[in-house]
Amino acid sequence: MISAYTGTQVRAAEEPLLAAGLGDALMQRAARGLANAVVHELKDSGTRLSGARVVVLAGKGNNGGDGLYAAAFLASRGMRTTAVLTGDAAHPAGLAAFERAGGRVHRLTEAALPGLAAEAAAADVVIDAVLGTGAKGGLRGSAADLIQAITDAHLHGFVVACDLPSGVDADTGEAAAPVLPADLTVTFGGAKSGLLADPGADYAGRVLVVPIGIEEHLPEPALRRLEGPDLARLLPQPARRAQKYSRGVLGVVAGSEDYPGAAVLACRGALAAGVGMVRYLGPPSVADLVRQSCPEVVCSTGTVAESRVQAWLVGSGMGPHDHEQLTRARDAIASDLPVVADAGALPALPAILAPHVVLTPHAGELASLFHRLGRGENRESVEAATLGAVRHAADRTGATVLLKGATTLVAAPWGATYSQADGTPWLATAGSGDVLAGVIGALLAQAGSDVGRFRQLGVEPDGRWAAIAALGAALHGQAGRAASEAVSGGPITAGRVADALPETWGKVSMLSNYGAWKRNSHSQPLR
Ligand SMILES: NC(=O)C1=CN([C@@H]2O[C@H](COP(=O)(O)OP(=O)(O)OC[C@H]3O[C@@H](n4cnc5c(N)ncnc54)[C@H](O)[C@@H]3O)[C@@H](O)[C@H]2O)[C@@H](O)CC1
Ligand SMILES: Nc1ncnc2c1ncn2[C@@H]1O[C@H](COP(=O)(O)OP(=O)(O)O)[C@@H](O)[C@H]1O
Ligand SMILES: [K+]
Repeated sequence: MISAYTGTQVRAAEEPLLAAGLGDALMQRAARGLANAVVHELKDSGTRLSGARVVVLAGKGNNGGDGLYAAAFLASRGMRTTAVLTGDAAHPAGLAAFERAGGRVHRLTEAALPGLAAEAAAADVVIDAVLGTGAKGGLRGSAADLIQAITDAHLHGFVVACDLPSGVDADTGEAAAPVLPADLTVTFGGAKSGLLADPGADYAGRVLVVPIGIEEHLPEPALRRLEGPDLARLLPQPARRAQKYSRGVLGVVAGSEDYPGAAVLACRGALAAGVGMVRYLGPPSVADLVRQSCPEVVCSTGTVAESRVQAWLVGSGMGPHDHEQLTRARDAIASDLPVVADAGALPALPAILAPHVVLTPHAGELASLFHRLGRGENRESVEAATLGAVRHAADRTGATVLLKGATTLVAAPWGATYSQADGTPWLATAGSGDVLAGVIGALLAQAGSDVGRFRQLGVEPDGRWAAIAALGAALHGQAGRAASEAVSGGPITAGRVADALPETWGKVSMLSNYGAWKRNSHSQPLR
């Protein structure tokens, strides 16, 4: 598992070491890790180290200090290094080390700005060390102008962000323009939660965690990401004497005359995600289509109360006028069984929900949900602050909330938050969300009652719904990637994602013997 922390948590973990006079040692470790990462990137890109052009943009705080020390290491290895000091001061010891190593220093002025931006654009590496965890708001003044000019330019080399891209909020991932998009972010002591939530994740590029010796002082993470071995341990496996009912039955209330395909795709997602049986409830015409596409599904036009299942999936492909289906959806949500509530069910939710109800909105649907709760939001405002939005939605409704996107976030009410980024942009295709709902429904039906398995992994009973939803997002994302790889990275349809699920499941479950459940992982690229 990858654990991520707020800037405040990391700074608190640094405190005991700073108090012991180890501040400079921490900075040296951070800077060394940053310099090593730059060297690796240069080697990977086939650039000769000697004479490589490095421009470090250094702010006046410790983030700038890290950048200057790192640039000093690089200068001592024969690289041509330039520091652009963006503030009215610079970290004194870092600047002195940089100058001793032979680096050139420029102070940022209005007059020098175009020339310095051009020099950065022509460099082999630009290190963004303007702002780190001590930032208050975004870049301002000439530093903002410089970053904007570099962002607008055609860059010759690559960008490495020091700790986090300047202008990205370390805690939330919110970004105050301008932000220079990084190819790699080298972050110190622990991943910052803002690097694992969009839009911050988008600006961060790949993320590398460099341990600096504060790790034992870190608290419970603010954000978690399940990795291969974690997924393998969470995947339900059928017992030797399992029968279809003990494996879990999922009831599906989805599809409508207008969107019958959603019912099919949800059923296909569920069937491919290991459920014992799927019972479909819906209009006869949709049931006919489901039967034809998935003969394994047991279809009926009955009620929720008449159906014996272990979990429900409600809402995919349902509109506001599908009264019979909406009644079923409401009954399922009131049933005390685990439920995944998607799309058309989201406007029909009761005011108070429980953690075993998993909502799966995309940003637009979450904005509409906020509207109904009296909070003015739109798709753009949710997309600009995904972590805050998903946390607020879970705490306010009492449900587990999964916010779909390039990075999918899952929040347990008043509990853990997960960030999964396993997919491919090709997953942004019609019906992909219906398959995801099917996968999560299938996992709820199979794993919902397995409290012990989750406890073993340190997940409390009420938090297991979020872990299941994160597992579903990861499987769905990886299946999407596998489906695209099967066509040499080409486009996929939602049906292909469902088809890729069983093999993805098999490959993931093979990882269960690999490695131990790790509370923290360090020095590890996050993607
Ligand atoms: N505390 C430590 O010992 C360590 C800190 N480290 C580095 O230190 C960073 C945090 O350093 P700081 O606390 O000095 O903070 P930063 O370097 O992030 O920035 C603080 C400085 O920038 C100014 N500032 C804040 N917001 C601004 C804005 N919007 N526009 C312009 N200027 C702004 C502040 O007045 C202050 O001078 C981390 O991100 C990390 O890179 C690492 O070296 C590891 C050890
Ligand atoms: N850019 C992206 N990169 C990776 N995954 C994405 C991206 N955009 C969307 N997805 C994923 O694709 C799915 C789309 O679901 P949704 O928006 O409900 O589509 P639909 O309503 O058409 O089924 C979600 O799982 C989402 O996380
Ligand atoms: K930075």
